[in-house]
Parts: sequence; structure tokens; C-alpha cells
Amino acid sequence: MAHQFPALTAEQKKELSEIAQRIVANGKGILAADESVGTMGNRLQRINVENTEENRRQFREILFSVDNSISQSIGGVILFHETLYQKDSQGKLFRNILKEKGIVVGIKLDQGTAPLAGTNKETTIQGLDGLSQRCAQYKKDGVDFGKWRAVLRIDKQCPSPLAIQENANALARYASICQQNGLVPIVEPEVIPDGDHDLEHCQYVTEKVLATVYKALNDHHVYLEGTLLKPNMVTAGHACTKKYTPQQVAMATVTALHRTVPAAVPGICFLSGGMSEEDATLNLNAINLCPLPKPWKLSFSYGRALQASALAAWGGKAANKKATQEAFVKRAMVNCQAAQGKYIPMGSSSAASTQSLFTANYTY
Ligand SMILES: O=P(O)(O)OC[C@@]1(O)O[C@H](CO)[C@@H](O)[C@@H]1O
Repeated sequence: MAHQFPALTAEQKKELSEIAQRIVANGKGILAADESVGTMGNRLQRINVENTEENRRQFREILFSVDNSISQSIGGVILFHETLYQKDSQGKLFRNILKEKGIVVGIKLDQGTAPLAGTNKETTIQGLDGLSQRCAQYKKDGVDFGKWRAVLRIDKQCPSPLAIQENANALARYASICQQNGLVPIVEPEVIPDGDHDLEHCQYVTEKVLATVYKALNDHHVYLEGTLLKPNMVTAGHACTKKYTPQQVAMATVTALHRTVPAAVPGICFLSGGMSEEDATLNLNAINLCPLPKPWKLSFSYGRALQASALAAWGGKAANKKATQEAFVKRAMVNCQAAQGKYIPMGSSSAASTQSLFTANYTY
């Protein structure tokens, strides 16, 4: 029997699935430029630049004003609220600059972590109150997708069944509210890489988390064809002494996804989670070459791994605009190749691109 109380009309579903497919078409991925003011402050501190609104605006203007060919590798950009309403130096809204390049505009919707009392320092994510009104306004302002990041940690008794269930439910509730307002929800349950656990343990936890997330999405009547998943790759903990090849990471990652993510999901866009730029690209390429069934597009939604060498090249100086743009375009291009399993590393990599971008306890 068909559902008696359909959540979405056929037109709403069509719009959502078309947006989701556009974002990940032909090896395209997402630039996650949605760092909150505090997170951007950490990034700017690394290059000795003060965390002012004007400095954040200037860096983003440099990224968004690259030439139109960027739309061959970037299908969507996630913005933070402040950036959505910022303009370039000619007075043009960033969101219009992106849209004119054919790039879909997204927005960070979660509002940070809150402690789950009685657990080993686990958290849930805030932002559900008033979310529908925020989504409706963002849709009017040209936004077509949202992002909500839940954080799960591997440790003694972690992630607990409570943390997994609570975060999955919040993600599903967020996804349902997004879809009601015409936004494609990016569902991001990140198992962070802190700890000394091995690859197998991360795979086990990632499978438990994803299985719970997809049960919750189904319970909330979320239309999977109009969603994108943003998971961690399955990797060993940052402090694990055993090292794994990109092929091992790829096999563990695709196995976990294959066991838990329905084929109806059009795209899986990985976060970079503190990997170096080059590792994030090599792992994505290996994932796309992994000889297991892969019914979804497997692409990227990188923050640090798309911006680290650009930030280093910029150093807060307008005179470095060209070098900054070249660094960003290069990472976007190689990740687009990797999203099609076509990346061939050439020559030696720059120091910035091989540097670990790990931040301990990266909760927000
Ligand atoms: O792990 P990465 O690729 O650097 O960033 C992934 C990400 O979800 O985490 C950040 C913090 O919320 C966001 O800026 C970004 O979208």
C-alpha cells in the first residue's frame, strides 16, 4: 500500500533529486567553505592572519572569483551564514557569483555541539529549533542545499548507542525539514579520526553509525534520491602506529558503504577529516578504483583538503591572489579526476599539500 501521508509531492521530489545530481555530475564535488567564525580563526592563525570579517571575506573572494572553468570540478559550495550575505569588492553578492558559474549554493545549518550528559564526553548537535524558518529564508535567498555535521568519537565506550541514536535522529529530523523547504540535505555523520584504533575498528564503527542513520532517515520519510551523504573515509585513528595504503582504506570504506548505504542515494561526498591534501586525493582515487559494486557517485566535500595550500599561498596578502587561485584550482581539478578514478600523481607534491591537517578533538 502506498504511503497514506506522503511527505513530498512528485514536483518536490523531482526538484530535490535534480539538485543532488547536479552537484555530483561528471566527477564534480563540493568546496566546504562553511567554516564557522571560530574554525576560520584557527585556519587564519596558522598563517598569522587576524580573524576579522574583512580577512575572511577577502580570502573567500579570491576563491570564488576564479575563472568559470572551476564549474567543471566544483558542483556546489557550502557557505557559512556570514558568507552568504557578503559581497566581492565590486559589490556583487558571493552567492550570485557562484550561481553565475553554474555552482549550487549550500549553507551550514547545524549550530554546534552540546554535551550528552552521562556519556564519555559525547555530544549531540543543536539547531533544530527554528530550522524550518531558517531553511525557508535561505531558499528565498538562493540556497539549494544544506549541511549538518554530527560528530562521533571512537574511545572507551564510544560511540555509545545513545550518541549514535541521538545523532542519527537529529540528522534525520534535519533532513526532513530541509526537504520540506526545497533544500537537499547533506547528511554528515563524521566519525572523527582521533584515537589509536586500527582500520578494522573504524570500519566496524562507521558501519554501525551509517546503518543507524539510514534507519532514522527511513523512519522520518526522507526521500533518499534527494539527499547526499558526507561521511568520513574509513581510516585508522590518527595515533595508530600501523599505516595503511590507499587501497586498504578504499576497500574498508567501500565495504562499509556497500553494507549500509542504499543505492537510491545519488552521491557520497567524503569529508577530508585532517588528511593531507594529497592523501585525500589519493584515497578518493583508490575508492573509485575499488573493485566492489559502487552504485553511487563517490566524490568529495573537502574543507581543509581543498583550501590548505591556497591559504598558505595567500598568507593574507592581496598580491598573492594569482598563486592562491592556482593552488585552489589545482586541488579542485585533481579531486575531480580522483572522483572518476583518473588521478595520476605527477612529479613531486608541494610541501603544503602533503602536510597533515589533523586538529585534535575537532568537534566544531
Ligand atoms: O574535514 P574537512 O574536509 O576539513 O571539513 C569537513 C567539514 O564538514 O568540517 C568543517 C567543520 O564543520 C566544515 O567546515 C566542513 O564542511
